[in-house]
Amino acid sequence: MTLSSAPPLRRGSTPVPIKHQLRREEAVNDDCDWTLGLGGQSPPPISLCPAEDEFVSLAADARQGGPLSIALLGQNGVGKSSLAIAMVGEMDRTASVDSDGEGYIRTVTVDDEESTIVIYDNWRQDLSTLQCDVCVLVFSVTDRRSFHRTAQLRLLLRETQPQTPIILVGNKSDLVRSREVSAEEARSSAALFGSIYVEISASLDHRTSELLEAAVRIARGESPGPLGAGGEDGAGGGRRESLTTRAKRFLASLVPRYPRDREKEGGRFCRQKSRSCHDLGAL
Ligand SMILES: Nc1nc2c(ncn2[C@@H]2O[C@H](COP(=O)(O)OP(=O)(O)OP(=O)(O)O)[C@@H](O)[C@H]2O)c(=O)[nH]1
Repeated sequence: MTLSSAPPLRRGSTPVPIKHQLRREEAVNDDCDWTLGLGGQSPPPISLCPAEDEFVSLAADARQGGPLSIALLGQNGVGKSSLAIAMVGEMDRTASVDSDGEGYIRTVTVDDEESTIVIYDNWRQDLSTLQCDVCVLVFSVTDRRSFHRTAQLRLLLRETQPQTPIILVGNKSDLVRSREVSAEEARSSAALFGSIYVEISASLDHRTSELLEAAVRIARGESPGPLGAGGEDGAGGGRRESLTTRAKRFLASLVPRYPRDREKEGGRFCRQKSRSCHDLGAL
């Protein structure tokens, strides 16, 4: 299908190369490409990644003390490849791409312990065959639809492999003005599934190393560290909040807070505020 015959697409957050525009078209027309292979129904119609057997054997190695496997999943164009490259690092990039070009291998030292990791950024087979030590579900904070896709994916993963830990990642946090999903909403969503939420910008390499460290710890079967302890972009993990506390915090974030003494002063506070350009008559 060509771009000209495509139905009108949703607003893209960034200009994307043609290859991504074409893939995004697939994503729009095919709401849930991964579900097709589940529940004994027909297999997925396309298979762009020829490395399934290799991936499965690497994942099996991981469980026997081989490399730790980290799978990046999410809608097209959310930045999985950019994230994979950021996690692998510029220096390792050419050396570490495997023969199929779909997975990146590198060694990392986290908490003074060295681990070999394999990062897969494009799993297009039947999700039920995916075996990894940690799944990173990526969405773009500028694209609500991609956020919904991660919710679908989590349900599918919970069905097929309930034991696999999940990290929810909101990418493109640098595109502040185009944001469609708030950090608060994403944190709450992650907390519902008992996973951590990390907000990053793969392009700016912001928080990608924290994400990598958390993923490695989780893949090792350890706690995620600072991000999972309710840090700036963490949710769930070590510090559990009750639903009521979370709801209060959420409501508090919606209502502007004024210091108590200023509340008492009432009008004076308003007058002070109006000295700005809100009400020029006060001048
Ligand atoms: N502003 C901004 N753009 C980003 C960021 N991460 C990725 N992009 C852009 O988003 C577009 C898609 O990025 P990719 O890494 O190819 O996304 P993908 O999820 O691998 O896409 P597919 O390969 O189609 O599944 C590219 O134009 C990237 O430059 C980010 O953090 N900020």
